[in-house]
Amino acid sequence: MTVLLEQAGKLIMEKTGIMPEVRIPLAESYGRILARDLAAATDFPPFHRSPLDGYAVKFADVCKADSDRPVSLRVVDYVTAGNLSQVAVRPGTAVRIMTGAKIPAGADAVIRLEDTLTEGKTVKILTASGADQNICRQGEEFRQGETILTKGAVLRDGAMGILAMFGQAEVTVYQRPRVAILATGSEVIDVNDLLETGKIHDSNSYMLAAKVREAGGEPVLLGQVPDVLPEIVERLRRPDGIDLYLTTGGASVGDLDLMGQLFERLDIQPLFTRLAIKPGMPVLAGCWGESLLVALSGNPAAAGVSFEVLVRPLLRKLAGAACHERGRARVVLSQPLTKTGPVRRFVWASCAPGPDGRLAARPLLVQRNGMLAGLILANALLDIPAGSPLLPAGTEITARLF
Ligand SMILES: Nc1nc2c(c(=O)[nH]1)N[C@H]1C(S)=C(S)[C@@H](COP(=O)(O)OP(=O)(O)OC[C@H]3O[C@@H](n4cnc5c(N)ncnc54)[C@H](O)[C@@H]3O)O[C@H]1N2
Ligand code: MOO
Repeated sequence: MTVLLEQAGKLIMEKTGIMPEVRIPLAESYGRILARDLAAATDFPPFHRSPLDGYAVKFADVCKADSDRPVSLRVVDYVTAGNLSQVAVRPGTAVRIMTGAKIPAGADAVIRLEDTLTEGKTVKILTASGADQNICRQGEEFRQGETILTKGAVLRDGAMGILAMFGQAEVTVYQRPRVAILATGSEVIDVNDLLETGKIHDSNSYMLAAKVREAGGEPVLLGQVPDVLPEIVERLRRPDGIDLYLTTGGASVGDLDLMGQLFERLDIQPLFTRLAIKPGMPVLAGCWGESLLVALSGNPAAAGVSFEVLVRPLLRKLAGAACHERGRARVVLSQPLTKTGPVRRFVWASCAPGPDGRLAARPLLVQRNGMLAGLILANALLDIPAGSPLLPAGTEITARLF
């Protein structure tokens, strides 16, 4: 049965759970998905500290200083970052301080070095303007107990830095879903095998493995099998611990398009058998035990599009990500688009800021459905609504950006 993309998404999302948690070293957590909220264990900064190299002073002592009438203070200590001043700042005194050091007791302002003249044990303050602002207050960035990261966040530079800031040497993330990828088709051979006439190398497995990795999964390549049902079944049954099965090929109406029979043989009730999109129309999906099995088209570009719009959101959910979808933006066609029609269509495109500052999309129309070439330059997927007429340059449309 043919379903709209939204219906298909809903049907498979309903069948998708979230992976169990695992604790891993922070250093290995790039790209992983946080499984627990993180609350600040302490204030940050954990103490009042100096943002400048200069002198810690009492503001009342120096507030009237200017270069004609500098204020002289006795320098009573010297404090570097990581060390503490042994002496409190009292009226008439100053402590020389370096960036990052704790503000000494008694001080409520820092004069930057450029606004001072040091003469032995005395410092002359030439101006105090803004000096009371020259303190990074304890807790000004984060308050103890405040929620800083929420589960489902993807760990990248900022989040990893913040986890380290709070001393989290290990982090609780979701296990990566293991995604089996099987290429079916008697014409497809492994990348290591020598090409013979009539055969092609399996590109789908590698393209999909890259997409799985990008989406937060761990690809498990099951290789290639000919269009022979028992061989397909045997290969799919080989690995343990698979959270999602993907196949390519044999999903259409040809004599050797075996995916319908595969579903029957494995006793899988299909949730749907075709999507109302182009390319990427042939897609069967159903539950195989605890996991989902999604049979994608053999056409590389069709498999790529179905993955992007259907499988990727489900994989993001399975992986525990809070956000399942790509970012979307309205973009302007920089060339006319003739590939329109009664069915919703997705077109790879290259987007860059145009002369008017808006994002201009250049459709990569080298593609027939089987062609991967468009993917090389693509950084967006244009979403052309069903029933669109020919779209002239300048038309605004929605794009998924990546
Ligand atoms: N009579 C009809 N024929 C076709 C229809 C149709 O509606 N009626 N739909 C066409 C469309 S659209 C598509 S898309 C394809 C889908 O067919 P399958 O999903 O069954 O895929 P295959 O036939 O197995 O392969 C299609 C194409 O892709 C090549 N291929 C397959 N696997 C790989 C791989 N791992 N790496 C690289 N290339 C691969 C394969 O050799 C074929 O050329 O059906 C149309 N036909
Ligand atoms: O349905 Mo095919 O997937 O248009 O390319």
